[in-house]
Amino acid sequence: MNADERIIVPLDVPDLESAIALVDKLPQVTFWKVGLELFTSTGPTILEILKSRQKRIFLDLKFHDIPNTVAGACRAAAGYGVDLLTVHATNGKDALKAAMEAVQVGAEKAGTQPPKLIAITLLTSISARQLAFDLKIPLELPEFALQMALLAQESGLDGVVCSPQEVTQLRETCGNDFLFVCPGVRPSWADQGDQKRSLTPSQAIKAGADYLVIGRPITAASDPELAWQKISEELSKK
Ligand SMILES: O=c1ccn([C@@H]2O[C@H](COP(=O)(O)O)[C@@H](O)[C@H]2O)c(=O)[nH]1
Repeated sequence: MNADERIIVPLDVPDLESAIALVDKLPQVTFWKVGLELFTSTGPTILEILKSRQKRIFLDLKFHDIPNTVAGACRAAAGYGVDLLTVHATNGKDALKAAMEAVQVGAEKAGTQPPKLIAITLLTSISARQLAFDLKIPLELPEFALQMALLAQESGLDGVVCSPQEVTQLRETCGNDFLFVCPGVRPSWADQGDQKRSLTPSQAIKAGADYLVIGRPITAASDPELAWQKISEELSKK
């Protein structure tokens, strides 16, 4: 896989028209992420459009509910033939196992390949301070992220979404057959926005990420093509 194919760009836009405009503007992007905003607005139509253009799709709906409900949602989502699908690790083991079974069933019923099912360890917008003081989690942040990754792995999932700041330790423990997808990636010239635990694209790859999710530094740039090119050049320098 070349470096560009490791970049997933989120279509965090409000409607189909804006999504298509962004896809048209960045033909170099091979892997797009559809998240809560766009999927709630357009439903599966956007997935059909991306597939008709031979794009890979990360359906980032971050399901979080009781096992029966998470499994039902995963069964339905797997029928769309997407490449990656997310649930929260904090669903717990019963729901994660049910989700894993459900993606196989949903994909088989639809005659498609099951997506890789990956779990959110801890949102990259949460700082160590917020974890301790707002969420009252009595573990150090890297330890919490590690425990969530291990829970996902023990439940049979394919990988996790984690901050690039934690990926080295998580990979050391979970191994190379587990997928690591890292949002919260910020080139040195970009704003942090609401991301609290970030690294630059080249640092994130060196740390062990399989895929980088990079949104606003590209999509909100005055020249998205130039921003993509700068990131691509940064990644191609060894
Ligand atoms: O922990 C997480 C999980 C998912 N995301 C998603 O990734 C992108 C990041 O976009 P930026 O514009 O690069 O901040 C966004 O769609 C989030 O929903 C995340 O940031 N952190």
